[in-house]
Amino acid sequence: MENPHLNALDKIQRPFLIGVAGGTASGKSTVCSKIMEQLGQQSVLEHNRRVTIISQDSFYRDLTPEEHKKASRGEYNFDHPDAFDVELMHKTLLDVKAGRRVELPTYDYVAHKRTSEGTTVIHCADVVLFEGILVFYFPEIRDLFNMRLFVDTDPDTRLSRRVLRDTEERGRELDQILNQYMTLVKPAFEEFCLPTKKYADVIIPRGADNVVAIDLIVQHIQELMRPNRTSRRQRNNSDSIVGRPH
Ligand SMILES: Nc1ncnc2c1ncn2[C@@H]1O[C@H](COP(=O)(O)OP(=O)(O)O)[C@@H](O)[C@H]1O
Ligand SMILES: Nc1ccn([C@@H]2O[C@H](COP(=O)(O)O)[C@@H](O)[C@H]2O)c(=O)n1
Repeated sequence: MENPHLNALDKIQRPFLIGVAGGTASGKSTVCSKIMEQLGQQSVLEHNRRVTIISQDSFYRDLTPEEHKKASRGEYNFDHPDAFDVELMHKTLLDVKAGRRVELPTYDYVAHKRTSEGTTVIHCADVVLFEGILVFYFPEIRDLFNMRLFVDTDPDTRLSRRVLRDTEERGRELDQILNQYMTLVKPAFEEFCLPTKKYADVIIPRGADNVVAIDLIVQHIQELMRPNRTSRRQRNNSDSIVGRPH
């Protein structure tokens, strides 16, 4: 007898596009890496990957010389929607959804610009995770996702992680980090990012520490991505993560 749930699942589009939003240093990238790892994809070479991660930070737009001076002083608002090249982001995600290979600019947080050292090629995958502070802000982007996750981590925890990360990895001084956070990052989080939490299908408190939430999401992705030709018994016996040969 036909199983109506299976028929509905069989209609799931590939690639399955997952949006992952949340405040700065909430653990978006870490959550995405854990999802990829649990799907058995972390050690697979990029061109063979069936699960891939794209960062919204790749779509920061080029700055004018004046804006660049402000950025060097920690006074440019990288947390405002206007900081992003929305057109390029939208076109790239449409290409991803159409199963086309895309090239992503590489972003340099120290120089505040896309590097000239080339692009990262993303090949067609079964599951694509798109993470960033404002991935649910733009309606035309938000509407493309098959699943929406919001990583909800305590603001004090986020600030302390950001201080460590920005001093160690992004070449910033403490006073500049704190000034940028208080004057730009925090107000923009409250105005632009936090209100998009309502669009999430799943809210993940404590980010990557929340192993139960991550397990449930992974199980759900695996279930959605099962091939339509196997029986339930075969599916239970299968150890393939995504279950579809390329
Ligand atoms: N659960 C966690 N416990 C400890 N450190 C974490 C945890 N999640 C993330 N971090 C650290 O916090 C920083 C920001 O995490 P990241 O995943 O890059 O956040 P986001 O992508 O939201 O900016 C990184 O240095 C990361 O290693
Ligand atoms: N040149 C830049 C570009 C971005 N930022 C900050 O990065 C944050 C977004 O990245 P997360 O990994 O933290 O989500 C955002 O809050 C920007 O303020 C920057 O400082 N400099």
